Amino acid sequence: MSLIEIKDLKVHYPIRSGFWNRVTDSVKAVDGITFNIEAGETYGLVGESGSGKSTTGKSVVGLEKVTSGSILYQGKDITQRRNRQLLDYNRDVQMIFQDSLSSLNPRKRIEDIIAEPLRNFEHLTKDQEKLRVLQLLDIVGLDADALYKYPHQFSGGQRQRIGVARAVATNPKLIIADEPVSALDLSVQAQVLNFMKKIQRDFGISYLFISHDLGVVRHMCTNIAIMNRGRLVEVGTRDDIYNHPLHIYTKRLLAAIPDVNVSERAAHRAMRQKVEQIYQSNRHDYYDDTGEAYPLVQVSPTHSVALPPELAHQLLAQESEAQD
Ligand SMILES: Nc1ncnc2c1ncn2[C@@H]1O[C@H](COP(=O)(O)OP(=O)(O)OP(=O)(O)O)[C@@H](O)[C@H]1O
Repeated sequence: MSLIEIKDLKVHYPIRSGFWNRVTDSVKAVDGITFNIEAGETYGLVGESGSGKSTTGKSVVGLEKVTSGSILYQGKDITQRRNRQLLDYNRDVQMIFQDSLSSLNPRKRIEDIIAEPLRNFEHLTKDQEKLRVLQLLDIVGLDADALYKYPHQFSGGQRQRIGVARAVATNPKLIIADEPVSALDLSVQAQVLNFMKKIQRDFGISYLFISHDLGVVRHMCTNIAIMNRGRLVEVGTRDDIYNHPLHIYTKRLLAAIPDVNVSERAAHRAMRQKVEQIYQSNRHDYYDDTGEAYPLVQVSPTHSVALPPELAHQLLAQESEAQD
């Protein structure tokens, strides 16, 4: 049994209009997605802005109402459970947000910010609580004098580490990390990601790692789902997605990874132009008549793509020929 199983999840927001403010349409932010996260793994959910990643993350953590589908945690559907029954789930599943300045209360000291989940879920004495907060600060590499400071007294990277400390306070099993490093400089990104990896190793945590950037998730994730306008267009292992991408949307995301290696810039630019040209001229091959993504078809035990089956297998054959 997987740690968490998301099955045919839909989150539709009603659009109201007219004099009577009636529901006339809906935004299909998440439109029937299915994936599983195993204990101890980092699962990547990647797509452009507006593709529905945050809505997915928020529904998993219980911050967004689910329209239909199920979220099975350790085999039990949490969308069907009442508040009291959700207590364990709320302790076990935590979230790290992108914008640490607005997600950490500016009027609270770090001690109180990190202790908040402990106060909600554990019954510790004052001394036990302080000791635990000090341990958590140590885990994310911050000194004890951070206890009495306020969020604005820290750099972006340090604040993100405080967010990580708060998220791990209750020994969660799953952390939803929504663009946890997007607001940080490259060097600081690496530092925060390393802390996240270390904590994962030490405590056996799973992450749902949400990002718009396939470059960032590359060294974090074992499995990756690519999301496009509320649907999954490709799902696979890291090797499937980075070395054998099939959907044009995945290829565009890969081409958008910024160049680090100066000597490869020209080749990379040519590749980006080629992908863009295929996308512009053959876009209709990859989406149905209404412009929606096709249902996923499995092309290997680990790899699925949202394409008509013949095209999926044809592209797979071309891909393996090119590799030989
Ligand atoms: N509360 C809401 N009411 C109506 N529409 C919403 C609401 N929240 C999100 N949406 C819409 O749902 C779609 C998906 O939004 P979502 O924030 O999940 O995307 P995202 O991939 O996380 O993008 P970003 O990285 O920019 O946050 C967007 O079209 C968005 O405008």
